[in-house]
Amino acid sequence: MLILVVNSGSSSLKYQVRDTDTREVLAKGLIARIGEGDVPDHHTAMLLLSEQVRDAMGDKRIDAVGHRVVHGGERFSQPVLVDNEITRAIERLSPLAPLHNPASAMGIRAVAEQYPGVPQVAVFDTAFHRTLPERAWRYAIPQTLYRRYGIRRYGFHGTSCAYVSEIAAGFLGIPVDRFDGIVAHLGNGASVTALKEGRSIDTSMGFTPLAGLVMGTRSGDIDPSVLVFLEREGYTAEELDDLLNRESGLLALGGAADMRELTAEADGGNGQAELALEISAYRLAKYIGAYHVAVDGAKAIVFTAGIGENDDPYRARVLKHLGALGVRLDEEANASPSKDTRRISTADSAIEVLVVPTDEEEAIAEATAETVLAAGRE
Ligand SMILES: Nc1ncnc2c1ncn2[C@@H]1O[C@H](COP(=O)(O)OP(=O)(O)O)[C@@H](O)[C@H]1O
Ligand SMILES: CC(=O)OP(=O)(O)O
Ligand SMILES: [Mg+2]
Repeated sequence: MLILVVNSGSSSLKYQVRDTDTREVLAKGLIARIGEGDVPDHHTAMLLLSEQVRDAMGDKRIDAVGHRVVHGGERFSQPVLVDNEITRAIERLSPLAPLHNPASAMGIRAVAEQYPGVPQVAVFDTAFHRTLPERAWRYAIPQTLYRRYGIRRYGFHGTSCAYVSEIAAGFLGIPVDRFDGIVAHLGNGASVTALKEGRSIDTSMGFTPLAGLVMGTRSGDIDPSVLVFLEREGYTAEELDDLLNRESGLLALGGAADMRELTAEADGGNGQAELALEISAYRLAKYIGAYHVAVDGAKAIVFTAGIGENDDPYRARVLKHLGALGVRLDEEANASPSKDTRRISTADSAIEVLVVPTDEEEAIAEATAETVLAAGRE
C-alpha cells in the first residue's frame, strides 16, 4: 500500500510517502516555520504538502494517510480509522498537548479536503503507555481530578519507543517480551521510558508532554508551586503555558533550543550553554538511575531520536554520571559516525548501552496499512 505519513508538529509538518510492501520511502519533505512568512497556518502547510506529494508521485494514488497524533487520552489505546467524531475527540484533547494536537486535527481536516475518500488513520504517542501500572500513572492528588478531568500520567513518544525496543531486543538476540531496559528518546521533545518485558511500566512525560526531562523549549519537571506563585504575581494561564512550553528548557538556560547550536556555543566557551547541557544530562542520568530500579535491573539503555542518535558528546555526558551502576562507555564506539544500530558500551559494562535510530514514520505507515486492511476485512 502507498501510505502518506503526516507528522504535524507545533511549527513544522513532516511527511513521507511509503510503500509498505517494499518498505521504500517514495517521497519525503518538511514544511518548516509554520506561522511565519509564506506559511501562515497549518492549512496552508497542508496545501503545500499535497502539491509537493502530487509533484513527486505523479498519478500514483495514495491508498491511505497515517497521522502521528500525540495525545490519545484514555480513549485511544491503538490506531483508529478517523471520522469526524474522532477528529473532534482529538481536538478536545488539545489542552493536554497544546504544541501538537491542534496541528494534528487541522492536518486531518486538510487531508480530508485534499484527498477526499482516502482513509485516514490516527496513530497515538500515548497508546504504547496503556500498560503503565497504576502506581506509575496516578498522581497523588484528590481522585476527583482524575475522574472529572482525566488528570493522570499518560506518557508520549510511544510509537518510537515500541519501534526501537523491538530493534534493540533483536540486536541483543532476545524476543521483545524479554526486553528489560530503558529507552531515552531525545529529540525536540525528550522523554525516557522504563520497559519491563517489552512493556512500558514508567515514563517521564505525564499528563502532557511537558513533564520530565529538560527539552529544547520545555522545562520538564519543576515544583508546581512555581505556577501558583506566578499566578499570584499576575501571570495568566496563556502566559504560563508559553513560559513552560515555549520559552524554557535549553533555550532559557543556554540561549538555544537546538542542540547543535547549543553545543557550538558551549564549545566556543559560553558558560551558560555549557551549564544548560550539564543540567539536562544530569536530569536524564537521574531518571535512568530511577528506571534501573523500576525495571528491577535494566539490561540495556537505548539512545534514540535526533540528539540520542547523533550527539555522542551528549551521550558521554549522560553516561559519565552512571558509573555507580557499572555503566562503561566505549569511547571509540560512541564516536563512530555509523548510522546503524550499535553498542557503545564496553564488554565489561554492567548494562549494555545501544544507539538505535528511530523511524516513527515507518511505524506509522505499518500501523496505518494494518488498520485499513483490518477495517476492510470487517
Ligand atoms: N548531528 C547532530 N548532533 C547533535 N544534535 C543533533 C544532530 N542532529 C540532530 N540533532 C538535534 O536533534 C534535535 C531534533 O531531534 P528530532 O528527533 O529531529 O526532533 P523532532 O522530531 O522532535 O523535531 C535538535 O536539538 C537537533 O539539534
Ligand atoms: C510528544 C512530544 O514531545 O513530541 P515531539 O518530541 O515530536 O515534540
Ligand atoms: Mg520527534
